[in-house]
Amino acid sequence: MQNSQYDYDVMFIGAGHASDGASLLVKNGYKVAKIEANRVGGTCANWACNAKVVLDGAVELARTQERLSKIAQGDLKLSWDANMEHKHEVIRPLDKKMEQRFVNAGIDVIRGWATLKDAHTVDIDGKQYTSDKFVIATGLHPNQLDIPGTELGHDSKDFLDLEPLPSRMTIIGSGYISMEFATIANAFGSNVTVMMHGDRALRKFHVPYVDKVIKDLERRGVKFIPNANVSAFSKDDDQYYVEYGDGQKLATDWILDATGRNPNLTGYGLDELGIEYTKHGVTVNDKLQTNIPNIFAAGDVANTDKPKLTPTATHHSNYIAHFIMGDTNAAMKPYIIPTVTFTSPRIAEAGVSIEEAKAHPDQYTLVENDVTGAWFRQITQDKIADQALIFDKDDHLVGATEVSEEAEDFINGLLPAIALKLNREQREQLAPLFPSIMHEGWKNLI
Ligand SMILES: Cc1cc2nc3c(=O)[nH]c(=O)nc-3n(C[C@H](O)[C@H](O)[C@H](O)COP(=O)(O)OP(=O)(O)OC[C@H]3O[C@@H](n4cnc5c(N)ncnc54)[C@H](O)[C@@H]3O)c2cc1C
Ligand SMILES: NC(=O)c1ccc[n+]([C@@H]2O[C@H](COP(=O)([O-])OP(=O)(O)OC[C@H]3O[C@@H](n4cnc5c(N)ncnc54)[C@H](O)[C@@H]3O)[C@@H](O)[C@H]2O)c1
Repeated sequence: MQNSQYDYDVMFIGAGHASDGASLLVKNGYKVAKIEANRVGGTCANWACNAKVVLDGAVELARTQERLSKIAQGDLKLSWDANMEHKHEVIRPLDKKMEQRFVNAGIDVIRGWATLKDAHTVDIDGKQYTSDKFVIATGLHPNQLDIPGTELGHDSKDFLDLEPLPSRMTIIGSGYISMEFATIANAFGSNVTVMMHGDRALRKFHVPYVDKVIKDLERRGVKFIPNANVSAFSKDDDQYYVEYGDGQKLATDWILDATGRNPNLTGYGLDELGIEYTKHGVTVNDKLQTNIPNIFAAGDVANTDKPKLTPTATHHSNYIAHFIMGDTNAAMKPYIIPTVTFTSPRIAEAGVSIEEAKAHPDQYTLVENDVTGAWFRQITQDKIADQALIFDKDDHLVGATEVSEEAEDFINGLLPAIALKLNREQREQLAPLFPSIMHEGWKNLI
């Protein structure tokens, strides 16, 4: 223990990825605890990323069979109930397994609701602990539309435990959650309608690529209603309705409110301690300190200019650990956060976007490739596979976007080149294993 004045050197409030830095700290002799009111591992492990990709596995299989239907013949029948059971089997043990892993590493896991009492004291369900430093890592909660009947809507957590799959599903919003869950529910046979706020889905991503994903979903029967202006949810016996537009009403069996997520800011002492925040999260400086310097904020709850994603949470947390250990006193260095939407096809990107590259032709060279004809994509018979590579004027790869079934693997493979700004000579030294999508893709960097 570095500072014997307190029970702990560092306590993380929340045991999601924004507490990942605990591992670095404990390895370096710090006394560390993670406080968790719900399941260890937080949202991503239990109710988001992991749970979703388990459900998506069968969708991937169905799509592959569809593309190779001449070879893999016959009807493939997807069972929602069996898939949900599989998801439970994979996800339910995570909480205990992760706790055990942390405890084995020397991290204390304290279950309960944390409330900060002062800059060095936290109350956990009536018991007080002191710590030299705290990291607020409390995450987000789902937005609930402020409309009559809003309580009839469900959130992403409900979807990931949903049994049986309703025959008609209406999803409000057209961001990440909406598009990923529409893909899954449609593949398992639900009749899905997406009510869009405006006329664009997946705003973060390149419009022509998003259009390809939407067109494909429409071909499979998903309906998109742009500028839906949803005004109420209502119920009549077992029948639900979404009221929208100019007095229109859509009958449905289940409503998913996927209109975003808001930071968890109340009920744990921020106001009482005067810790500053806005509706975007806890206010932090470029070292992720709040206005009380020994209290940091990390991950989704921190108000930074990075997307609220798992790689951001891990990055924040590890930086805070290095800062606390004295490895750096400098502000966080610029860092790249890759992102992917688990639709089918996926869209993944990292670094400079296609839009930024097009807006600044003096700074960037944009190389766009339709890779459906590329040798490796012939194996899986990808019908949609476009990629864009963005180079700066010194020939560093600074950004990449791909729409394809393998987009996340391709962008992950390029990440070292982008994040470490490898020059051409360094890129030439790397020959990815063969045959693989990266071996083929890497050729475009040389
Ligand atoms: C449906 C869905 C799918 C997603 N898919 C992806 C994806 O594919 N890829 C990706 O990168 N990101 C994805 N995300 C986002 C990702 O889940 C988050 O960015 C990530 O979980 C943030 O981690 P965090 O530690 O900041 O917060 P969280 O994981 O939310 O952890 C916060 C923890 O704090 C606990 N807590 C809160 N208040 C207290 C308190 N007072 N005392 C004790 N404990 C408390 C909570 O119980 C929670 O466990 C997804 C999100 C959702 C909702
Ligand atoms: N693959 C991934 O990485 C992944 C997947 C799911 C979720 N997430 C994370 O979770 C967060 C939340 O996901 P999300 O899909 O809820 O948020 P989002 O911000 O991606 O999308 C919200 C959607 O709701 C719409 N909307 C907002 N206000 C509305 C209103 N009043 N009426 C109707 N529509 C409205 C928006 O236009 C948008 O289409 C994401 O921002 C992301 O950080 C990431």
